[in-house]
Amino acid sequence: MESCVVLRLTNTSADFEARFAELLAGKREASEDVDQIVRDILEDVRKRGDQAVLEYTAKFDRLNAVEMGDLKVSAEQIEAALTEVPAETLDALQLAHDRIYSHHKRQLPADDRYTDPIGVELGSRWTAVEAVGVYVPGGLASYPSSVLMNVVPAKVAGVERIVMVVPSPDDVLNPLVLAAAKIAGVSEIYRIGGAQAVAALAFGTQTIKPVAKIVGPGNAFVAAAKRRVFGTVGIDMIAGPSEVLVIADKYSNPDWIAADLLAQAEHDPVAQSILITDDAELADHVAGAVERQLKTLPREEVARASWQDFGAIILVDSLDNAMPLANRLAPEHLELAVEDPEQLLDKVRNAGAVFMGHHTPEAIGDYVGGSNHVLPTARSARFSSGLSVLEFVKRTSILKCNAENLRALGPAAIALGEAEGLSAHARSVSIRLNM
Ligand SMILES: NC(=O)c1ccc[n+]([C@@H]2O[C@H](COP(=O)([O-])OP(=O)(O)OC[C@H]3O[C@@H](n4cnc5c(N)ncnc54)[C@H](O)[C@@H]3O)[C@@H](O)[C@H]2O)c1
Ligand SMILES: N[C@H](CO)Cc1c[nH]c[nH+]1
Ligand SMILES: [Zn+2]
Repeated sequence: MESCVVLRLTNTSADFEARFAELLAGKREASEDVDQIVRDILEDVRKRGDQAVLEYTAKFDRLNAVEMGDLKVSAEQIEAALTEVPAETLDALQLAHDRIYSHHKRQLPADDRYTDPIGVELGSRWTAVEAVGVYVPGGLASYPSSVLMNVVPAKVAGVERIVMVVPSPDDVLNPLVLAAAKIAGVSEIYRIGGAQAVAALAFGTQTIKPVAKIVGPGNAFVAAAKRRVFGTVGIDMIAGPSEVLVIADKYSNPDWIAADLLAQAEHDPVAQSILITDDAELADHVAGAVERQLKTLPREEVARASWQDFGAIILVDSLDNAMPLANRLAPEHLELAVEDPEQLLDKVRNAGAVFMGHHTPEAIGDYVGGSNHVLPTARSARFSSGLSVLEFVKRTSILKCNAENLRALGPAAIALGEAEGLSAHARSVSIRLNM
């Protein structure tokens, strides 16, 4: 067997449940330390505004700006960035944009209005969130694709003001991030990141007007900050450090599976990549392939740390036992690298996104598939979904009664108002019925 540093579990072994439970508990999410740091930053930005943002940006991104205006990206800077991007990369970005746009167009909900059997009119009206803050990560890597994934659905929904924040550590910002912002149609861009950026968007500062909702992925600090500002603003979900779970059968190519596992591992030292297979030989080959491929990656250190600390290979006696484990892990990405993925798909309950068969690597979904790559992590796929147009709209219900309807429904409303001890409620109906 080739060397393997990763955790290996066999679902038939006596200690499996205990070890799987450890895997579920993880330790990748915001620790108390992170949460405490974030709490202090949020409070500081809320009190001191721009000045606090400038100081944290100097501290964490090593970027010394004199004033917030220096961190606001100008139209000239965006135009200049466009000229720096090779034409073929711009074409790829445009292709990604167009595919994301057409897929998300299908998600727009329709207004509804109908008359029920007693003549009462009911309905729903959808309106866009007015101002949205989009967090684009930029600490360890830059994410032009995340600009599109966040902004395109907001545009489709009709959001008027889209404020993008993206850190530019050491004053470096990938021009492709600005090109993507231009293509997608962002209104304002600030080169700030982490909890201080989330705070600026949520509470507002002297320079940045607050938004109503903050969306987008980020590291543990960003995820913790979004959790904490929820209530002051809306948030989409907790889209933290990336995860993939690959379920592979004996027909899988171990080199392909290893590449897929490392595609998540290279995101973050606390990213997580897990393989579940019923084929011991495949498990060994994948472990070996991971070791070989790791050495070829420019981001070897990040990927190795992730694989070593949070990676796992789980050997199951039958693939039938893979899906219950997958549903408990509730991964951000689930690859079904098997001959008949449709048959497994029926059993998927908890997953941010599913990638079907041997020829749908998750990386296609990251960029050009058309579906959204901002997805719930840390088991939150048990109760939330990936980013979509629905995150940028809200539904208002509509009710319309005429006098006749009120006569029909009023007595029951009066009875319930009185039963709750709320006599003003009862009166507001009875007064119209001359009761
Ligand atoms: N789930 C998804 O949909 C999705 C999509 C893309 C990326 N991601 C994830 O986004 C993350 C990006 O992380 P990143 O770090 O590259 O960029 P980031 O922009 O999320 O974080 C960088 C910021 O973190 C803050 N920070 C760093 N160290 C800090 C410290 N010690 N104290 C306080 N603040 C600190 C800084 O303000 C810095 O600007 C990765 O985990 C990646 O896996 C997730
Ligand atoms: N896999 C990430 C979501 O977890 C998204 C991404 C952006 N660029 C590359 N990958
Ligand atoms: Zn990715």
